[in-house]
Amino acid sequence: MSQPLIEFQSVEKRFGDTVIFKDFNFSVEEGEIVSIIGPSGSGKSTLLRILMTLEGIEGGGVNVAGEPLWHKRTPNGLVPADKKHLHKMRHHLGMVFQHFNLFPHMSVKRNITEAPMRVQGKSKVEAEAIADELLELVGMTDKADMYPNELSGGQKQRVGIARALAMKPAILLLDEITSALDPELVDEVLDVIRNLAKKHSFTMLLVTHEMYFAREISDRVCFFDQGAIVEEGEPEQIFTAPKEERTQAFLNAYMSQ
Ligand SMILES: Nc1ncnc2c1ncn2[C@@H]1O[C@H](COP(=O)(O)OP(=O)(O)OP(=O)(O)O)[C@@H](O)[C@H]1O
Repeated sequence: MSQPLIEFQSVEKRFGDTVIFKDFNFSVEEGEIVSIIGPSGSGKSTLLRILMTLEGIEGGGVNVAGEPLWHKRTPNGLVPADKKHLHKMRHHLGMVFQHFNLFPHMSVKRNITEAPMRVQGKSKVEAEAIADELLELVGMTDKADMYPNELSGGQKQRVGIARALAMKPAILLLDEITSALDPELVDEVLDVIRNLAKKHSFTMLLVTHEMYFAREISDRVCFFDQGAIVEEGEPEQIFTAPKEERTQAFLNAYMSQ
């Protein structure tokens, strides 16, 4: 069997005395689309933040693309990761944020070319060719020279997706990417993700409150409660199981939709 692209092995994560994850195991295979659903405070964002190395862990290990995230392999065995290793590992992952996090002083195109030029050392011509392709993919070609404050929320988020893809990540992490949008703008963003899933078979890990979207797009849905996966399976199995077999946490979240 192929190696998972992401693998959490017996992870422990605490904030002070508060335990978020204890003996937590989770994986995502290449080409898989996995949605994480769960109540507020259940640890969804923390999971993504650990992957982006924005949060450390207190125990266990995380592998990304077959390599330990927090350690580095040396001839003498595993040693704690240094900055260079973390930097390299981070580039396997592209993150799209709830609040877009675009650079306000840069044009749409420059937002997309910045990291490939600065981090990957691509030439302006190369980076702009990538940006042109991605702007077309997200339907923003005609807005290339505009600035973020001239865009709607949906357009900003489409640029956010293009920017994450510009570094050619192995997996896209999506953290409630439609939560800050007016309802009428949600679909244009979800359409971009649908397209990436269907036409490009992209590996994605989504934290979402959009139950109908998770059901439509995912290969697997994981329902989180208090730092643990309490229900997991193919969407049809997860969303159609009889009420008597559901956890209370799932019912609370699902019924509130
Ligand atoms: N930096 C921090 N310091 C202390 N506690 C934190 C920190 N970040 C998160 N937590 C706590 O960890 C728990 C999990 O938070 P997390 O943001 O992962 O939840 P979530 O499932 O993403 O919630 P939401 O749906 O509201 O975004 C919460 O109880 C939160 O208060």
